Amino acid sequence: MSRPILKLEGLSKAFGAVQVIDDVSFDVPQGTRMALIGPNGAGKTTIFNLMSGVYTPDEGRVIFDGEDITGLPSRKRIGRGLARSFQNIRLMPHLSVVENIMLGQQSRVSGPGAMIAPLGRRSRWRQEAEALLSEMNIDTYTGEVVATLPYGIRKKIEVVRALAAKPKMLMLDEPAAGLNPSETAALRDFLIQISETGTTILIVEHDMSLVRSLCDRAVVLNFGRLIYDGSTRDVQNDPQVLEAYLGSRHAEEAVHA
Ligand SMILES: Nc1ncnc2c1ncn2[C@@H]1O[C@H](COP(=O)(O)OP(=O)(O)OP(=O)(O)O)[C@@H](O)[C@H]1O
Repeated sequence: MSRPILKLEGLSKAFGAVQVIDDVSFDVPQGTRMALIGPNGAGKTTIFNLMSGVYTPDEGRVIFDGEDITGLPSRKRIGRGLARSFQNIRLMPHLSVVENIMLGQQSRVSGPGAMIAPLGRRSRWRQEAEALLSEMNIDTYTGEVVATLPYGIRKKIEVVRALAAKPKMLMLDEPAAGLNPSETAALRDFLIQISETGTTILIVEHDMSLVRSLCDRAVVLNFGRLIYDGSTRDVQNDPQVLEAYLGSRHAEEAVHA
């Protein structure tokens, strides 16, 4: 197995009296596609927030690409190569597709004028954003205003915007939420295409058939604890995972999908 690009070591986080994450450790090997799953409220988004620097853990460490980034602000983590797309689309709806991609490049710019540098009309940033859209085969939409596009296309653009930061690892929070089956299949193929360029992918996703067709390995959380770390082929037969899902609205999917 390749070396881990990300290591979570004994992460814990409480909100008030509630222990939301409890001593969670796992590795993400470089170049893999891995899933982080679990019932509603298990702590998946909180783990993403700890990884991306939205929250600081009470205990434990986040090691990315050999460096301890536990105390590093979010923006600097993106600069190190750890990028994230969010559960709900956060594109700028009134801007064009290419302008949204250029906003994703900002983490690579520093100094005076950093916020607007990429938005110059003929800048090398624009050329690079256009090239990225072309590489990802969605350049038909380059000049379109985001608000006018179908939901499935906007989800792809959200992923491409995260890629504009040139990440080593991409964290995706429920990228298939709200997509129909053909849009989901297109997104899966798109994510495989991205990972084949060498980008590591960690995905939070409730759609178990997408998880199994995209990822080899899954880690499962329940009540903030890690209860499974292994193959996606065997996950639905694991007794602890079955117990965690029983009674939840995802039990059917987990067992039969
Ligand atoms: N900022 C916060 N303050 C207090 N409680 C929080 C906070 N963020 C999350 N929680 C609680 O932590 C628990 C885990 O939430 P989290 O959103 O990480 O779960 P999840 O696995 O992502 O759930 P879902 O699948 O529903 O998105 C929940 O009980 C939630 O209410």
